[in-house]
Amino acid sequence: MRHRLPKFQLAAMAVNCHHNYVQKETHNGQELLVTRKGAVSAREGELGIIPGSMGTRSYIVRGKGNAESFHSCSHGAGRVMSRGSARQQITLAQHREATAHVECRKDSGVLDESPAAYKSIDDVMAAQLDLVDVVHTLHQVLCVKG
Ligand SMILES: Nc1nc2c(ncn2[C@@H]2O[C@H](COP(=O)(O)O)[C@@H](O)[C@H]2O)c(=O)[nH]1
Ligand SMILES: [Mn+2]
Repeated sequence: MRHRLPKFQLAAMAVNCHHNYVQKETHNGQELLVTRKGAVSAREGELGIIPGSMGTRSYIVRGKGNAESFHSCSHGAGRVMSRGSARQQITLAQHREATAHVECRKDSGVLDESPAAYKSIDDVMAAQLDLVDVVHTLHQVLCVKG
């Protein structure tokens, strides 16, 4: 696919946003080891990405620096089903319907990441209005999985 796409160019900025790590930070005057697992840093003004699922929207967000969340927000919608349950419960027909509008894999190998395996990204965004502002809403068109 790489040769079919235009060469990647960094025009203005890249959103660089890792989500499973521990680092030393100072909060309320205390030096702490902060673990962000399925969470990203959301310092005031900092850009982040909150992905939905193969079938839903994703968001580019700007952190509000909320001290109560140690300047963090969610890294994504998060799961409602384990990978194992998703493989057992979600049918290929359901997966194909949920991703009908997206160019993506439609085989049983991706059932564990089918949209129904994740929480509603709308609910998750509504629950963190005090942590981030939405800068851009990205609509899923193509999803590439290895
Ligand atoms: N836009 C997409 N978002 C996705 C997809 N698969 C998962 N997700 C979301 O990302 C987070 C984090 O996923 P992880 O695999 O790094 O743990 C997850 O909570 C979902 O909300 C996808 O194909 N496209
Ligand atoms: Mn991950």
